[in-house]
Amino acid sequence: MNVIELNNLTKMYGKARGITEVSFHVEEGEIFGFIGPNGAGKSTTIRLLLSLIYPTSGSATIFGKDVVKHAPEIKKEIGYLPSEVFYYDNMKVIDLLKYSASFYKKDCAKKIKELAEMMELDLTRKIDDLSLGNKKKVGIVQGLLHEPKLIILDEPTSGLDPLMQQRFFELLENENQKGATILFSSHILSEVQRLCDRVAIIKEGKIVQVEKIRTLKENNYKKFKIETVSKVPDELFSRLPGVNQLEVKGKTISFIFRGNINHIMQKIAGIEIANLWVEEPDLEEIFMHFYQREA
Ligand SMILES: Nc1ncnc2c1ncn2[C@@H]1O[C@H](COP(=O)(O)OP(=O)(O)OP(=O)(O)O)[C@@H](O)[C@H]1O
Repeated sequence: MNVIELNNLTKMYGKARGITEVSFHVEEGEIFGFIGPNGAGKSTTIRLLLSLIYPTSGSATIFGKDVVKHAPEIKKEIGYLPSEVFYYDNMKVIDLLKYSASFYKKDCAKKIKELAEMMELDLTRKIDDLSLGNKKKVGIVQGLLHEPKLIILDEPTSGLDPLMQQRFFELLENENQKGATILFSSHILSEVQRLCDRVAIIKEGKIVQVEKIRTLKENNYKKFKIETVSKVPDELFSRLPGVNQLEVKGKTISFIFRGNINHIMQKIAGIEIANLWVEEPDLEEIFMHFYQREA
């Protein structure tokens, strides 16, 4: 079953582009990454899904229900962590969380305690006295305390130190194993790579690609670094189809390749090499390829 489905979802802010004809789906039990640079349209897409803003055209469903028509009932099953959190600073953390929990028809006390312990959040402190990272933790507990079936995270790790990021990912993996579906928006590729099953790449309001992380990483691309004994002409590899991000520095040639690897090997066989590395590129390098190709 698809937990989220977007069909040609478009949002214009007056004449300015928000997102254009965005379509993708998220299956039940997936951790789905949503990546793109600042201004690409991630927050706009998420706000549309939560019915905080309304589409100009197109539609979206969550749990098979139209997000505009059924917003109140859908929202009960969603945990949302916005990119920036704002609070009434005078409250104690526990009071804010109890207040948040009061919107749901279940006892969330045990879950609040469990999440706070995992994230090392002191529930007795005043929000006013918390660091940015600790305020973020409050947002995390607030978003997850009702054990939602769908968790939507908009750039969730900003402000968390690396140890807490790690803890947070473990927490998300836990919730995912218990059955929660997760939509994770980020511009940090390494975290998407670490956590997600599939990813949609958005650029200037349009989806560039939807792909399995594994496919992106392993199947299609190879990263070559070749050290030659004597300098070879720059054109040797630049004319080969599938060669991207070619860099020639003296006798060192590096590039990302997509295609039949034998074509590269035949070229290499014709020159004298001192050393050769063939590696899996990381997502950042693959991502660069998409952006350059589409530019
Ligand atoms: N309220 C608004 N009024 C006008 N334009 C807006 C508004 N909100 C967003 N936009 C524009 O819509 C586009 C998409 O922005 P959006 O915030 O969705 O991107 P994003 O990928 O979430 O980036 P960021 O990480 O910077 O928030 C941008 O060009 C942005 O300037």
